[in-house]
Amino acid sequence: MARIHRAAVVGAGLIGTSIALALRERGVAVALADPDPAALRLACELGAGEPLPDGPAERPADIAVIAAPPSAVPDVLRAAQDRALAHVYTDAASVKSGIVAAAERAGCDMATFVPGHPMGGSERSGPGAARADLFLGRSWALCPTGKSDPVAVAAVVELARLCGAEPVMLEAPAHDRAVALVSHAPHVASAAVAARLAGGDDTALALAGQGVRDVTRIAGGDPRLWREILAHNAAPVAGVLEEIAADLAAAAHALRSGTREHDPAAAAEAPEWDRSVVGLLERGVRGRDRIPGKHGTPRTADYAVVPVVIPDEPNALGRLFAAAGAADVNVEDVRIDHSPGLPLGVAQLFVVPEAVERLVGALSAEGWSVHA
Ligand SMILES: NC(=O)C1=CN([C@@H]2O[C@H](COP(=O)(O)OP(=O)(O)OC[C@H]3O[C@@H](n4cnc5c(N)ncnc54)[C@H](O)[C@@H]3O)[C@@H](O)[C@H]2O)C=CC1
Ligand SMILES: O=C(O)C(=O)Cc1ccc(O)cc1
Repeated sequence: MARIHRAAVVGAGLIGTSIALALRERGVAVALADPDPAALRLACELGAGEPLPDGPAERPADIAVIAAPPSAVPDVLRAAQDRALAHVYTDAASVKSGIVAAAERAGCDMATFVPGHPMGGSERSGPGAARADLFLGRSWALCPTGKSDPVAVAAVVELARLCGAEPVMLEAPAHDRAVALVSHAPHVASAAVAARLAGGDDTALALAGQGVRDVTRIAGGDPRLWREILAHNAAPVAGVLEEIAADLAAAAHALRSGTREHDPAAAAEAPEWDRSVVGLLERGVRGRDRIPGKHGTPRTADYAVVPVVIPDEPNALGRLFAAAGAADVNVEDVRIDHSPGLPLGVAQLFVVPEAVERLVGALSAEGWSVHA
């Protein structure tokens, strides 16, 4: 069984720094490299590791993680292997088939390389957005090629577990089709909704609630990174987008036919409506229900929600979580809604249904305004 004591992380952005922070928490020594000196300095200042010295490695690390943009990965891998940076190599890029093929073409040693993709992330970039718990409870796709050495595979499985993630083995083409469905096409769809807002008037935008924020959060991702991801996974993403576009076009067509009939209630009874609008909404509920929760735990929708008013003052959330902890209630998830211009917000605490009564009692006794 592999044992990771020393790691090198090349690319100290959001993902590299988050992996490094998670490893540091587990006592692993981390050396970091990044061509951007400001990113490297910040990652080191955040406690993610020490700068990796230039030149041939004195002693190879147990594992090197390449967390650079997808198109940089093959050359960075080749250079790292040429200087014997580590015994085992993996990457974090969001696409896999093209990178494996390019790594082969670049003459990389494919025995020590196990392609990977941690399925935690964020719409933010850079080490400043990094978090040690970014991968906690997430899956981590591993796509060993036929040439990957089993010892190298074991080391990358250990890396994923050290970061709190669950390794999932699959072949690179299957990976790319899967992430087209669950990550890449959703990103483009989110961007399409968000792009409508760019031309929206201020009054409309002032009415924006949580729904539109949820649907557009990922659209905030770095367009340069997403351009690369989409270019590397173009055909599978195009396939999913065509299906989404067909659903949207059918729904729009049915809605239009309703407006022509001047009788919205009657139009909503029409078979086309049932199929294209109601049918789509129902399929949407079914699709969403299939998204698993962390580590197979219930989805957020299966928890009870306890709304608590929080004053906009220092450490209000800290006090709220401490009160929940003192009542021995595990807050599984939290969402914070702020109304613009109001000095108050509402924290939605997601807890198992059995804990609601205890939590409400404890918070109310401490003077919190609870609205369960
Ligand atoms: N953003 C996300 O949520 C996720 C991203 N990924 C993948 O992780 C990788 C890194 O993405 P992020 O950390 O989000 O991007 P980022 O922009 O936060 O960080 C990328 C870092 O790589 C550095 N870099 C650029 N060229 C390099 C090179 N030739 N050698 C070494 N470092 C280089 C940049 O200076 C930057 O600090 C990408 O391949 C991406 O597809 C994977 C999972 C989630
Ligand atoms: O922001 C989120 O919730 C994400 O899921 C981000 C993300 C972006 C790219 C990936 O390859 C994997 C995950």
